[in-house]
Amino acid sequence: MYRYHCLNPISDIGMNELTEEYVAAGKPEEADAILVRSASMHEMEFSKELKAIARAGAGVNNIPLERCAEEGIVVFNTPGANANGVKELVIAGLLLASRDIIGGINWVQENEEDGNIAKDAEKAKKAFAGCEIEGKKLGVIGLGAIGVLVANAAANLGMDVYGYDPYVSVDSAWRLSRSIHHAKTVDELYQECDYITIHVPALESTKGMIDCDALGLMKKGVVVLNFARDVLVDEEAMIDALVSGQVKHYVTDFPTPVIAGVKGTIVIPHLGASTAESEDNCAKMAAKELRNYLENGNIKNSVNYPDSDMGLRGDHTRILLLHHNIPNMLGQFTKILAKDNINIADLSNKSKGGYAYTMIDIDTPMPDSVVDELKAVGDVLRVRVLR
Ligand SMILES: NC(=O)C1=CN([C@@H]2O[C@H](COP(=O)(O)OP(=O)(O)OC[C@H]3O[C@@H](n4cnc5c(N)ncnc54)[C@H](O)[C@@H]3O)[C@@H](O)[C@H]2O)C=CC1
Ligand SMILES: O=C(O)C(=O)COP(=O)(O)O
Repeated sequence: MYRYHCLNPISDIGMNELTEEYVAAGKPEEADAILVRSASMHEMEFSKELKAIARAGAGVNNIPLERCAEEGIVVFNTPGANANGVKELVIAGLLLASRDIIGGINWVQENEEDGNIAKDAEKAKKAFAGCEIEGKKLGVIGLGAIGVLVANAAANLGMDVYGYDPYVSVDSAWRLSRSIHHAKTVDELYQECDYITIHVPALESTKGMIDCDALGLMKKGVVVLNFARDVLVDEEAMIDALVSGQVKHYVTDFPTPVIAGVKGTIVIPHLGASTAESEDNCAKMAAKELRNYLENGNIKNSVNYPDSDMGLRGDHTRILLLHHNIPNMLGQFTKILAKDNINIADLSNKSKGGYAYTMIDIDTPMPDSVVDELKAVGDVLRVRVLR
């Protein structure tokens, strides 16, 4: 029996992936696994019961990844599962910034009692005229799951698209339309483009990347779109750029007290992934990741531990060791098992940064004292045994 706790509402389609083996825990402290969307977990203390956290979504800046790794808690996300939802809202953002659709709709609402509204609209509409996006240059910073979809969709709408991502994955590179220009530096993209959209994670290295200098390099009257995270943009610098006309519109999915209501902004209440399809996709993927880890020890799509897959556990006892990535850990584990004449049927040892994960299938019985010995090895962060 496993216990889970949801910190945000998670789609039923995903929850239905959890079998009768799973029960809801009233409190996070009682759970083996936590499902979360954007709730911040930085202030939370984690209980010894907690084995895994699944972020039903992409961004994991709401989770203390390093602390979780140190406590032997595997954190998952759901790469690409909500990318189409975000892509479609970015396209809407491009259009909202180009045509005064919002101003026009507001005018109609303000004049809804006007018996002559049809005629008056024909006179009023010149105030809401805009431009088309076809033929304009779009810069896409970050060519991951979302950036690639945005770049390809914009190219299909006739935009001239520039992409920048110094760490682009082979998979993303294959999916990117051949018509996308490769910007070798981000400055080149800033200088060329009429619209700039960012799709990078919030990391120490990306925080504040759209600052006064970046804005200064952009074309006058540029439109900046941010559907990634508020902290990527220096909001005070953005306000100055909006006031001076350097930036025509700032379209963002992240309301903050600083930016909400500023003239020239189009602020959306974090709706990028709020579609039935994205919510279902994310929840389903998150639940499957948790089940595979809790029941088989397999890790797929973790952001703080390496991926590792030894298939279904079957009849074997499976020992799972989460530990620091340092020399001679495997040697110590196998020595402990050999001492008790325990036969290893299969073994996997994978690492990611400072952390490593060892899975061992054994086909001889194992006394509890061996588990205690494994736990006592220095730099072992957690031991789980599935039998
Ligand atoms: N508005 C919303 O509701 C949503 C927002 N997001 C945000 O969008 C971000 C991106 O999502 P995905 O595309 O799914 O992630 P992803 O991990 O597939 O792609 C991120 C890309 O950014 C690139 N990158 C990292 N640092 C960079 C840098 N300094 N310059 C250029 N490229 C850089 C990486 O190489 C990677 O290709 C998430 O981390 C999250 O913060 C994601 C989903 C929904
Ligand atoms: O997946 C992401 O990174 C998002 O920003 C979506 O957040 P949400 O699940 O809608 O709270």
